[in-house]
Amino acid sequence: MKLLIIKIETSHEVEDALNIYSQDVLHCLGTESRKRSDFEQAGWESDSTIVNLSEINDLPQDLQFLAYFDIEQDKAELVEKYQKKLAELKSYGLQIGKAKITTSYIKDEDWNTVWQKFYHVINFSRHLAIVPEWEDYQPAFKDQQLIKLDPGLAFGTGTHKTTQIALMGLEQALTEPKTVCDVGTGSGILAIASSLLGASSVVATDISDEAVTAAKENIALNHLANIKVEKASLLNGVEGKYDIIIANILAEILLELIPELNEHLNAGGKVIFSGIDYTQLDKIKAALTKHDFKIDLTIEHGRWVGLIIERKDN
Ligand SMILES: C[S@@+](CC[C@H](N)C(=O)[O-])C[C@H]1O[C@@H](n2cnc3c(N)ncnc32)[C@H](O)[C@@H]1O
Repeated sequence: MKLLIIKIETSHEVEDALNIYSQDVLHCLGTESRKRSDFEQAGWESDSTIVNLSEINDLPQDLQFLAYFDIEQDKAELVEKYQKKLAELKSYGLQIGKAKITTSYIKDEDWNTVWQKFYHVINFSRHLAIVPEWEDYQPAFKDQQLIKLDPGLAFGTGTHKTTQIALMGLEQALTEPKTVCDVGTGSGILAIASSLLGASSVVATDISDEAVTAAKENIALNHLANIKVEKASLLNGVEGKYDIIIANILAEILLELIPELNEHLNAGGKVIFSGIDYTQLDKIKAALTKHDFKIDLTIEHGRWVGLIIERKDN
């Protein structure tokens, strides 16, 4: 099988926005960013490496953003959607560089190889490391927990800032063995982290079949028996109440989730949000206030914001 590649010559300022747009809205199979700064910095990170930029094939001017799609997708329509998205990002005052879009094809076996070359261990925190299935890793601390992952086609490798914000929120909120509901689980990374950090039980939901499959496979890879995966849109049809509800999804979707929270949150419970672009924060704050929630803690990472939330009367 072949994959369609959309390649955009653009600016690093729009990298996160294009990533989320490609994954969450266009449901691409994967993304890749080639940044000029990464090639330039490779020489500084290790003194024995001399990087001759003139020898690098197809060196990006700033950012080359690549999104991979099923070959069946309408190429012209996708290009048009990206053109519109870039125009929208420009209207927010972001640099979009040349904004040149080209398309090509690649065999998906090649994609797997490329993916495995670039995805490595993330020594995330005192308590957590994210380890690709094909890599070996010796924990930095004896009790550091390892999240083994083959994210496949689902979002949630641990490399994205929004996932990292969510993990930070989880480490902060999971102070005793609590029940957790992970909404929009993707690869299952937050559900797995919850279980490894000591959650008593976890329910993970996602609207996408690929994510449900990937999450189940990753849970099995980590030999965790206390996580249940359900296909659901947000909390629709999900039974029970939870001590922690965590969701790393775009702000527009979090706005739909806020009215559903109260019914599924135990007394004294906490909600962790990530995936909020800072330009959307005011809308989220207003919706939380309207539904009698307050913000306990705000975590910022680049343009992304995460929140730990509780009921006003906690
Ligand atoms: C940004 S990814 C987050 C994945 C993972 N939880 C993480 O933190 O890396 C968002 C996930 O939410 C899922 N999603 C989007 N809309 C949804 C909805 N209405 N209900 C449930 N899941 C949804 C997507 O399929 C995707 O897997």
